Amino acid sequence: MFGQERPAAGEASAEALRLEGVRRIYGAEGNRVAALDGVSLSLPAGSFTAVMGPSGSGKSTLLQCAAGLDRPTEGRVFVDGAELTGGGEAALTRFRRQRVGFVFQQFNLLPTLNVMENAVLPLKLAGRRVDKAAVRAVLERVGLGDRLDRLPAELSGGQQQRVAIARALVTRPRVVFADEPTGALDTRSARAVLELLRESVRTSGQTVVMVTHDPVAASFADSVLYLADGRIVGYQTSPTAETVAERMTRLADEVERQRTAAGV
Ligand SMILES: Nc1ncnc2c1ncn2[C@@H]1O[C@H](COP(=O)(O)OP(=O)(O)OP(=O)(O)O)[C@@H](O)[C@H]1O
Repeated sequence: MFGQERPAAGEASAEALRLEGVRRIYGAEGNRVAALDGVSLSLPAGSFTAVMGPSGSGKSTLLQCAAGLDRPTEGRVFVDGAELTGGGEAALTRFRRQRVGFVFQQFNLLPTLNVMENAVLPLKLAGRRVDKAAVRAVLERVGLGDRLDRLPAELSGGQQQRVAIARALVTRPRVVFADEPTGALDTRSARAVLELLRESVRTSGQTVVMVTHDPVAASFADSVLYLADGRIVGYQTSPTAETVAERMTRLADEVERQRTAAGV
């Protein structure tokens, strides 16, 4: 199953993301939860991967640890060959600013900054030169070239999420991590956002890792990683909404059966 289908390190194209034995334990002694319980994976550059699993299976924790927003209790994370785990806070912040981009469910735009100002923010925070023409080109690509001076509150949810994607892309990160990027959007806006992510993979060789609950959203990815109880339990290439939905139903049934058998 997973072992055979999973892309091997160094195969075909360069490796964008590698996790080695990542564990993340939450809670104090006597009340510990293994949100991630030994996750190892390797994703090639230019891939679009969806992460799915039942509620509480560790999807967000996986994304947070892989993106350097949270620290694994054990294990190592590499982005584009450079180790993310191990350094201090300052090194981690620098690493995030240089190598990764984020897109969140709730957009997380700054309300007092306009579209252009929001999009250039990561460059400014990283102390990098702001090439306004290049940023404008990215905003045009996401269909917002005529709204550069609008505030987030003057935009629809779908437009705000497209600003957030532009903001994630302007630093040309090695990997963009998206946590439920379509969770707050209507079907049509969701489709536009997913097409945008897919296009950034196809045309710019961007690597995208996206957590989602939605089989339709997952079908836009090249492959799907399935998590259950903090472990990778499956990997699927060329997903369709139907095959993902079917696999999720089977997974939920299996998890339920195992929990019942374990008396949890
Ligand atoms: N800060 C925290 N403190 C304690 N436990 C946590 C914390 N964050 C997550 N957990 C626990 O870790 C496990 C995995 O959580 P996580 O949010 O990664 O799952 P998820 O698959 O993203 O869930 P959902 O689909 O509901 O968003 C859950 O049991 C959760 O209760």
